[in-house]
Amino acid sequence: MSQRYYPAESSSRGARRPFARAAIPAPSEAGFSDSGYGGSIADDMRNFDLNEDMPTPPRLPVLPGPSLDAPPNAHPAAPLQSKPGCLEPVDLQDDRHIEGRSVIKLASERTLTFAINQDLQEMNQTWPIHYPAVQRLEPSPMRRMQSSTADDFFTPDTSSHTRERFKPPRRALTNFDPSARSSRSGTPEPRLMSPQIAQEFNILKLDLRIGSLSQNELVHSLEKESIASLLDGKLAQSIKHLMSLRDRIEDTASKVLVTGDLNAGKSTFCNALLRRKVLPEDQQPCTEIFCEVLDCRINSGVEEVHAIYKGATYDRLDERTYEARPLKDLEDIVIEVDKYSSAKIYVEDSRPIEQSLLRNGVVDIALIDAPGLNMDSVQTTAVFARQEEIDVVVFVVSAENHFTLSAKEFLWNAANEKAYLFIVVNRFDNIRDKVRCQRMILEQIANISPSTFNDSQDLVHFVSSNAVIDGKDPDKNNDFDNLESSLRGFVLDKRARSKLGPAKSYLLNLLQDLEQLALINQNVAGRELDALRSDLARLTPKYDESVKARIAVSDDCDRQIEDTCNTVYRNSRREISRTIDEVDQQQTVPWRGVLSSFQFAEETRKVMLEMITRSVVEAEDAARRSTVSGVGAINALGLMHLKQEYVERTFRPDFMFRKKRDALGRHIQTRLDAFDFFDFDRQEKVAGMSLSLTLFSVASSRMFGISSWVDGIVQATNIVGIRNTKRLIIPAIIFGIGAAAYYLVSDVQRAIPKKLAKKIKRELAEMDYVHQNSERISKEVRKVLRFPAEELRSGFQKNIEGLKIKKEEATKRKGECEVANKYFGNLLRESREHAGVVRRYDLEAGSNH
Ligand SMILES: Nc1nc2c(ncn2[C@@H]2O[C@H](COP(=O)(O)OP(=O)(O)OP(=O)(O)O)[C@@H](O)[C@H]2O)c(=O)[nH]1
Repeated sequence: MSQRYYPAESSSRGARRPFARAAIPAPSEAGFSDSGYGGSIADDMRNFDLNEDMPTPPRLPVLPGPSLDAPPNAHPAAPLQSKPGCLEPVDLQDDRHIEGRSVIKLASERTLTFAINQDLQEMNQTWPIHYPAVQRLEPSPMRRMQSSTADDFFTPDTSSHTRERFKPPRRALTNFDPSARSSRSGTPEPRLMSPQIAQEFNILKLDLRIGSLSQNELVHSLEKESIASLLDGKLAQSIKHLMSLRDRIEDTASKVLVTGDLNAGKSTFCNALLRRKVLPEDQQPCTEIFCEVLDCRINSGVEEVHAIYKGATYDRLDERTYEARPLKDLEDIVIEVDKYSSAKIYVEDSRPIEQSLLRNGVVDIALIDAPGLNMDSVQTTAVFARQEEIDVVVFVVSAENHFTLSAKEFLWNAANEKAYLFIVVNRFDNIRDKVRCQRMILEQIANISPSTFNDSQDLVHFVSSNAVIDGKDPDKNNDFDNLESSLRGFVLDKRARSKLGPAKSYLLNLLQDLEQLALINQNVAGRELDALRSDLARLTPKYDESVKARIAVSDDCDRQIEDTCNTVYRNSRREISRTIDEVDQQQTVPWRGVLSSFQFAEETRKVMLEMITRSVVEAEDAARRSTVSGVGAINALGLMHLKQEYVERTFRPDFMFRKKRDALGRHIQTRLDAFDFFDFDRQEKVAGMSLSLTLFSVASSRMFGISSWVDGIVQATNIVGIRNTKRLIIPAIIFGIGAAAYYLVSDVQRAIPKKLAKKIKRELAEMDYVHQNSERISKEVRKVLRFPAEELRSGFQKNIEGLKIKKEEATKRKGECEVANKYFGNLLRESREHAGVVRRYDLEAGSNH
C-alpha cells in the first residue's frame, strides 16, 4: 500500500490553527480531474472546504514508515498502487527511483504538513506578515528568466546560497512618493535587504504590476494589510501546489510535452514515437489544440478521441465534459479551436513493452502534442509546460529555420523550470551541410540553455521524423532510435530526477522563502517588541501619574472655586452691609425748604436706594475680578498638567450678572408717610430731658430746701401779682407750643433721611437683602468657575483614557509581537532543518548524503 498522510487524518492537534484553514481531502475525495491516467491536478480550490476546521498537530507528526533522518537504504520501498483510472498496479522495478520517490515523497509530505502546521495564514491574519521591499533591477535575459519564475514552482535549486545574504530586513513602507522614483533609480537608497534576496523570493514572490510601476514601488505604495492579503493568496496557492505535488509523486504516470515552432514537425515526431500515424500532419499549421495521446487500456481498451469542450473540466466518466469521436475525426477536431480546448486520444500500442512508449511496463506515459508556438500562443504553452504533471519537455525545432523569437522565449523559461529539456532538430534530411547546421544550432542552444547544451549528447537530437514510420532510410532511423532511447532513459530510468526533481526544487524554494520570511518577520517582530517595551515603560508611569494628578488637580480646582466663592460672598456682604449702614450719612439731596419736604423725602429715598444698588454692582464688579483670577488659576493648572491637550476657553467676564440684575427699586416699597417727616424719637428725648431737668430741680430743691423754691414762687407772685401771673400762663403756653412746632418743622430736614434710612434698613433686613445678593453673586461666580474646572477634569479624563487605550493597545501588540517573534523563530529553525533534509537527498545518486 502506498503511504499517505493527510493532515485531516492526524489524531493529535495543537493549540494553533492550521496554515490552510482548510480540510485537505485525499485527492480522490477532492474531486481531482481525471487527466487520463488519473492525473492529479486539482480543478481548483473550490474542491476544498475552506471553512472546515481541521485538527492538525502543532509539531511535525510522526509519519508511518521510514524516518527521513535514517539512511535511505533503511526505508522499505513502498510498493506503489495504481491510481483510479489505471488498469493495473504499476510495478516499479527501479529501486533507485522508488527510493528517491520515497524520500522526496516523505519530505514533501512533511513539508506540506509542516507548512500547514505553521498556521502561516492564520498568523498572517493576526500579525500581517511583513514582506520585503525589493529594488528594481534592469532585467537581463538570464535575470528575466529567473524573474519569470516568480509564479512557478520549478526554479533551480538555490540551496547552495550562503546564509550571509540574509541581512536585517526593511519593512514594506506604505507611502509611495512617485517623485522618489528617479532618486531610487539613480543612487540606491539604503536597504536593509539586498536586492538579490528579494530576487530570490520565488514561490512566495508577489506578482505586482500596475502600469509602469515596479514591484518595489508597489510594495512601497500598498498597505501592509494589502500585501499580507496578497501573500495570503500566495500561501493558499502554495498549499494547493504542495498537495498537487504530493499526489504527483504518488502518481505513476509521466507526461511528455512535445512543443516547438509552427510546422516544425511535432505531430510527425509524435507519430514517429508511436510508430503510427495518429496525429494529423500537414504542410500548413494544423494543430490548434493540445492533443494528449494515452494508452487505450485506460479507456476500457477503446480507441477514440475525447474532444474536451471549452470551459469544461475533463472527466472521462462524465460525457458531458467531452465529445467521444473516432480517431479518423482527429483532423477536424484539432482545428475546431472554438469548440474544443483539448483532446484526449486513446490509442492501442501493441508493440512489445521494451519498444512501446505508452505501454512500457514501468510508467504510464502520455504524449502531448502542443499547438505550434507563435507570439500569441507562447504564453499559453509556457503555462501548460509549467504544470507539475509535465515531466519532460521535448522541443521540436526545424533544422531549416533554427530558433525563432518565440522559441527562444519559451526555451528560456522552460530550461529554468524543467529538470530535462529535449531539443529535437527535425527535418534534418532537408539539410545539405549537416555539420555546419549542427554547429550553428548547438551554439544557439549553448546561449539559450547551457545545461541542455552541456548534456547535448543525450538531450539534443538531429532527426528526420517523417522517415521513421516509412523505415526507408536506416541511418535516419538510427538517429531516431538514439533519441528514443535517450527519451525512454530519461522518462523511465532517470524518472527520479525528472519527476522528483521539480518536487525537490519546489520544496527547497518554498522552504527558502519561508526561511526568508521567517527571518524578516522575526526581526521585525523583535524590533517592534523592543519599541513596544520602551513605549510601555514610558506609558505606564505616565498613566499612573496622570491618575494621581487628576485627583490632586480636581481637589485643587474645588478648593480654588470654594475659596473664590467664599471670598466673593464675604466681600459682597461686607460692602453692601457697610453701604446700607451708612446710607443716611451722606446727604446729597439739597434742602429747598419745608414746603418742598415731600419732594426732598422722595429724592432722598431714591438716592439711598441708588447707593445701595451701586454697592451691589460694585460687589459684582469685584466678584468679576475674583472670577477672572479664579479662571486664570484653573487654566494655569490645566496648562501645567495637560499642556497643549488642554483647551482653554475664552472667558467673557462682562457676560456675568446679566440675567439676574439686582432689582432693588422694584422690590423695596418704602412708602412715605407723615411720621417720616418728624423725628419723634428725638422730640421725646428733648421732652424727656426737660422733664428730667424739672424733676431734677424739684428733687434738688427738696434736697437743698423746698422752702427756698416756694419762696421764689411766692416772691415772683408777689412782685408780678396773682392776677398778672394768671394772665401770663396762656401766652406762655402758646409760646411753648409755638416753640415746639417750630422745633419740629425745623427738624424735618434731619428727620426725613434718618427715618427713611431706618425704614429701608428694616425692609432690607426683612428680605435678607445682603445675604440674598451676596449669595447670588457668589453662586454666579461658582457657576462660571465650574466651566474651566469641568474642562480641566474632562481634559484629564480624555488624557487618562487616551493613555489607557495606548497602554492596552501596546500591551496587546506586545503580546502579538511576542507570539510572532517566537513563531517566526520556530519557523526559521524548522524551515532550515527541513531544507537540510531535502537538500541532502541527491537525485542522481538516489540517496541521502
Ligand atoms: N522533410 C521532412 N519533412 C518533415 C519532417 N517532419 C515533418 N515533416 C513535414 O512537415 C510538415 C509539417 O509537419 P507537422 O508534423 O504537421 O508539423 P507540426 O509542427 O505538427 O505542425 P503544427 O502543429 O500545425 O504547427 C508536414 O508536411 C510533414 O510531412 C522531416 O523530418 N523531414
